[in-house]
Amino acid sequence: MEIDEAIRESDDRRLKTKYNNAIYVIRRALALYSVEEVALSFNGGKDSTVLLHLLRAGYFLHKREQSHSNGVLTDHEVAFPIRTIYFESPSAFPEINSFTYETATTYGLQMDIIRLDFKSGLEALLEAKPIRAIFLGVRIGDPTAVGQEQFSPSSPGWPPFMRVNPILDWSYRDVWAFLLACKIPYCSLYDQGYTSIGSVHDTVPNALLCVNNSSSSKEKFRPAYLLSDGRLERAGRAKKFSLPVCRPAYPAVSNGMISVDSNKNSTLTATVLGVGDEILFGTVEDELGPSLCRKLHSIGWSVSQTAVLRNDVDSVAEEVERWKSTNDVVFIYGGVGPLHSDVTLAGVAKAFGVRLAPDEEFEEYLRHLIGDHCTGDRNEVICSHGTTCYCYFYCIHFNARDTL
Ligand SMILES: Cc1cc2nc3c(=O)[nH]c(=O)nc-3n(C[C@H](O)[C@H](O)[C@H](O)COP(=O)(O)O)c2cc1C
Ligand SMILES: Nc1ncnc2c1ncn2[C@@H]1O[C@H](COP(=O)(O)OP(=O)(O)OP(=O)(O)O)[C@@H](O)[C@H]1O
Repeated sequence: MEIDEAIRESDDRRLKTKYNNAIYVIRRALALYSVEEVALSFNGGKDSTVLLHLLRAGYFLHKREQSHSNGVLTDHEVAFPIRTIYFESPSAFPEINSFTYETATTYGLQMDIIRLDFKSGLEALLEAKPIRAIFLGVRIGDPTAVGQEQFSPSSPGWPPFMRVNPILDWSYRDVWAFLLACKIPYCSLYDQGYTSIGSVHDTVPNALLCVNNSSSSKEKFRPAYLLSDGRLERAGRAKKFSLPVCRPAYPAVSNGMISVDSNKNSTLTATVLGVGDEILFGTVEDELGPSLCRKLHSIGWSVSQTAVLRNDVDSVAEEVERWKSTNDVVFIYGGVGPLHSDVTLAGVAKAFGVRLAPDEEFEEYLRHLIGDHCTGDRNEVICSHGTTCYCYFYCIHFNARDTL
């Protein structure tokens, strides 16, 4: 099986681990459900392309084990029988549609094209077919991944099925490492600078991949796999802001970058929160809060609220919850160290209803940057991908004598 062989031949240890874990999840699902009871949700995007090939490999290994043939099965003997579903939307990119159809032909996929919204389409599908589990290419960091595990029952109000997410813990870089190591064909838009693809109405190439070319009026973009910071993969997707009605028109999104039109009276408002008993009790002077306020005022922002909070998860959660929907940005500082009393991350996570998870890729980058100076505490990231905001927190701990 070409995928399994390519991974075995690769010397990327991280990729091997991610692959093995994903294959384990797939094989568990195939042991729990019959082939008729599972489906692959495929939309021609990079994540579902990874998933398709993992599923092909997982199914091959599952079949080989069942037939006790110890590797003598060939790819041709193992057709891929898993039902594939594609929700085709009128606003999908033509390149996505053609890639999806071509892939179905190449790998002999039995593809059901569904032209309904997700929920109604799944209701109709489950009425007609005995589907009990659906494989998805959802990854931590996707807005829809919040609260999901590798096996997550569908949400209340949705038809009942198990969502199986074998690549939930894969990073952007893992996705590209896999596609490139296994030489897997992918949708051509990714070579034109698109890094995550929604509809034609809300997706543009990622500005971070733009190549400055003064000789041509047409912007050029580097391929998606060259995006160095995978956390910015959705920078080409328009964000859905929900702003209070009295707010001036929000700056337009173009290429994923927000530009504030200085001619419009678009003052941004911020809340500044400090966390720490030591500031509250006056044993440490708070220099950061006042200097941040001065800085914000100097660039035309309005600070609507400042407060110093106790080292208490609920106090932090309550204040963040209170200000996050009425302000453009909530700044929070203090309490991000490794001690039990450092509760800021937990408080923010609670305010957004998400859990903390380590960001392995960023940790690796910091270790590379800092090397021996790093004391070994884990960096943590909060991925809070509601419709209105993203929060990332990192903490690095240095020995007192170290400087950057
Ligand atoms: C097969 C499948 C199953 C889904 N199951 C659920 C679900 O159980 N609960 C839910 O809220 N959304 C579910 N969704 C919807 C997705 O979470 C999400 O809204 C969708 O992928 C659109 O993402 P986008 O806005 O990034 O395009 C499902 C979507 C698909 C394709
Ligand atoms: N229109 C659709 N039809 C079928 N499955 C879909 C559809 N939209 C989303 N999905 C499922 O949800 C998963 C997550 O979607 P998402 O858009 O995050 O990833 P992707 O499209 O594979 O890659 P990208 O982030 O580059 O667009 C997909 O991998 C796929 O399993």
